[in-house]
Amino acid sequence: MLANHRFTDLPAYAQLQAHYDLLKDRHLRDLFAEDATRFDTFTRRFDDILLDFSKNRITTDTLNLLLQLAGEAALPDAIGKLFAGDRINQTEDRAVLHVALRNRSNTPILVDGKDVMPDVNEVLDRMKSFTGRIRSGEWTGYTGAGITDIVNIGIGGSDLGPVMVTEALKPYADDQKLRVHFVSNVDGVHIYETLQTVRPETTLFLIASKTFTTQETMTNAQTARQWFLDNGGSEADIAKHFAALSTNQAAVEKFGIDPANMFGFWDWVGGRYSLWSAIGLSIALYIGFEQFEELLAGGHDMDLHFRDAPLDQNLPVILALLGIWYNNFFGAQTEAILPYDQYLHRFAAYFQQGDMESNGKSVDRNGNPVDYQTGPIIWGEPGTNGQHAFYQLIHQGTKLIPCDFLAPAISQRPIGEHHTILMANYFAQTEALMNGKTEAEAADELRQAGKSEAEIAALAPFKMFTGNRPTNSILFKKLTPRTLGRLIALYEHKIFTQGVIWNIFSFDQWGVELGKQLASRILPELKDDAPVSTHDSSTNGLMNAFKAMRH
Ligand SMILES: O=P(O)(O)OC[C@H]1O[C@@H](O)[C@H](O)[C@@H](O)[C@@H]1O
Repeated sequence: MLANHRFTDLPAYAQLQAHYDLLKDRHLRDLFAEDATRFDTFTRRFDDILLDFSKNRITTDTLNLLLQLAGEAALPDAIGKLFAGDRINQTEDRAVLHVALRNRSNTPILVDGKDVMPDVNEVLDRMKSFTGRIRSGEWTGYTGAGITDIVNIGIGGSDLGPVMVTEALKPYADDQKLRVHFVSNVDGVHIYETLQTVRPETTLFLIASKTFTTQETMTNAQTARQWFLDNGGSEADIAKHFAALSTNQAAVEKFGIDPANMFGFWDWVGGRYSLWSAIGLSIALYIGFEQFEELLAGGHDMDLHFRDAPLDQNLPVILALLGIWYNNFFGAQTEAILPYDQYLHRFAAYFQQGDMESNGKSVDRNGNPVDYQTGPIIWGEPGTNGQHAFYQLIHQGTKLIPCDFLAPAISQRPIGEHHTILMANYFAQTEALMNGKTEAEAADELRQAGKSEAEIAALAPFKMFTGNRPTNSILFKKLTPRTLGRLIALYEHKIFTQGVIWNIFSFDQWGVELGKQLASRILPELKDDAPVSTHDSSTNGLMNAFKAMRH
């Protein structure tokens, strides 16, 4: 069990509030002018990853107080319990052990006295041999042809991680012909469009669902199965074309999937932390098992760093504390994740689930409503696309939006000057957000452009930038599987750290249940044309309008 505290009663909380009052009007421009060593003071490195957090509205006092906050919230103890396999997911009475899935040092990790590593390794071995057989063409479909297309059917944590990683690591799939597809939405359009592009005899469906009961996934899986049977496959061929990634063997068998084609995991793997488990099979198939192991190794590198590095050197802890600084003291509502790497185009989407499903909670670990802010709204798109879309608001809007800027030093696809141009934008944006442009500077520019004083007076207010907008720069050498593993685990542990300090449970997700319950109540009511009157007037009215419109 995690220690319990009231976030706002921690002594450092009050100290941070007082400190905020002193610091809130200070401009980053001045903080930089006063201290030539600011970059060195507020930069940390972990192997090939550099975190520059100097463009944050902090001083060393701020950092020290935030670190004190982490200590008072018993963060080191919580980290110890995470790695020790304690049942820290209390409301589901489960351990939280995604770190075991990538525990490449293979040291025993005990749950209820039993080492989980032999089971983890056994599934990894099976994934390895399966991956080898599919990729080499040894595994054939019902006509004897090899597999050319993998269709992963899953949603939420059984989709977003594999989608994000296979997109991010596309260059590592250059050497083979396997294509991957992802079907998640219950909207029939999604499976329809995917099935248009594949052939039953060369397609392998991975039914990815921790519970194997998720309505969207089961519906899509049934449709895929029927399509397979309608287009040349037989019941006996299903074993060659369907595999399951799940914790629920009974449901897998009931669906008709051969248990030999089931890759298991355990209740201590949260859905949004499951890409490291059998849920990652599509990743392994796409980039090869060795590269998948590199991804795991990267996650493990970051785990060891998180577990062992002092808090003031600890990248996930620093990111978490900065997030708390803006969320709880500056009143920032959101955080943007802005990768300057097109291959990371689903990274922010991935952490929308990772962060918002973990820390979108309003009851603390005592079961009491919180009277402070918890998880931020996470969003983002790759640079430079975002620059031409929503950065206007980040630069000149009324909201404070702390941003993480991520970029590789080396592009996976070095073509002409593209990467240098991209990086020029990367550096320019954080500089602009930090410095801004004073009204006098804006006026000078207008003067140089030949504007009259009257025109300058009219235009300068619109052309000035307040600046003082905080950013983190996360610069890494190259987006390899290992580095990606490190980056994902970096954010995972950031989320964990924040949950500990806010005294909330980060590993359950009860908030997704009510909608599911109501949808299953509504579903039978939509099957006929009888007027609906069992809900509120809006819901009744909408359902009845829908029934009328569908004719
Ligand atoms: O893998 P499953 O059991 O099909 O679940 C998929 C998703 O289902 C959602 O309901 C949960 O909120 C997610 O956390 C989960 O990842």
